[in-house]
Amino acid sequence: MTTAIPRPGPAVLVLEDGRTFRGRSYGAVGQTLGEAVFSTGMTGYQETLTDPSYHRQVVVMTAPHVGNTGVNDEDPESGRIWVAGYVVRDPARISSNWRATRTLDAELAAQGVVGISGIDTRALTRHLRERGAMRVGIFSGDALAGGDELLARVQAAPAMSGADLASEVATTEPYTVPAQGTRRFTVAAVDLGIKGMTPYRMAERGIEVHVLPATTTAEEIYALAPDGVFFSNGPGDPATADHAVALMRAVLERGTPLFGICFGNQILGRALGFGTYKLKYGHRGINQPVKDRVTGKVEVTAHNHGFAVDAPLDTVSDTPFGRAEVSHVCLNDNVVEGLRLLDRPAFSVQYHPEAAAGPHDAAYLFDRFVSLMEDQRA
Ligand SMILES: NC(=O)CC[C@H](N)C(=O)O
Repeated sequence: MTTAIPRPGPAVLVLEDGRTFRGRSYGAVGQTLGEAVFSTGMTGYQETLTDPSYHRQVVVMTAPHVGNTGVNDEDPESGRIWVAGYVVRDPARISSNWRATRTLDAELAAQGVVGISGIDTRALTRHLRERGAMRVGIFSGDALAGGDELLARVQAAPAMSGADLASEVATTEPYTVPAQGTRRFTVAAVDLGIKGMTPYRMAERGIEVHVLPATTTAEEIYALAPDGVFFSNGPGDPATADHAVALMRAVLERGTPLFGICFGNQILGRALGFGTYKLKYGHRGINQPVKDRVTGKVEVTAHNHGFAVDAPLDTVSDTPFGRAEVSHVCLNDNVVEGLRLLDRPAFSVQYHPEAAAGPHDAAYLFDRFVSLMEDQRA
């Protein structure tokens, strides 16, 4: 597919500390506000854009050239784009891929996502790395007329710390993803912003997945007589997720096999009595090295998190649910990337073993979940 993109009008990106970048409009024209974060993924922009965990975040791509393969109907991780805004250095002027049905620019515009291109994304990324993730606004078209008032608009936007967002992105109705082949297990998956690939990774292992709203109760979970319970990824500050923490404690109490991903890992941390904190600029990309301390193996993994669990790295902790330890760490900065209980069948990781977009090094974690359910049955 080849579509020429006409030269777009001016746009400006304003950070909450006053730093400003001038570029061209990309996607929808107008105004957007959010938290500025950067992703180092060289590929997989469709998966990034549609990951519900990016709700309220303006994503800066460090890869300089974005949009080459256009947009297809197979790669989205949910039914819409969730990023609040999109920042690229050099958008592809044509898209070319056998699966593409439209350009990225047109898709952003159709979904009302305001973006900016043609700015120095290296300078912006270094600024965020040095000063930390912060609020940002992108303005184009009529919104540019705001002049000096634009900075005040950015500074008045809600911060990510203290944001309770899971219920804004999660399903409101339960739905089922059938097992592929023979059904071996039933899992209740609490949707805090689940990515589409996650139930699929379970379904291909013979699991029937019942995806439940974030507001679900323990009674609703156990009405399904599940072999395991899963807690998904999701947007916002884990310190606000009190309902999910209470729900997870009910599951731990009963000793049902439990697996959590990303937000789910932070919920497990809190359920065990650990704190969570905001990282300076977070981990986002598909090239983060993580060590599995159980096997000693290093895996290259997909990340998207701005918060982390505060748990001791080198001691086994006594928790209300028995002994717990940090099972995975990020080799870039020693951030906690996984937790496991030693006396109950429960574990979680801070990163994305469903690997959309790639790499697939961490797929073994879904097999670990299956093993826990097998052991429980034996
Ligand atoms: N992908 C996720 O689940 C992100 C979890 C949480 N919102 C964070 O930013 O750390």
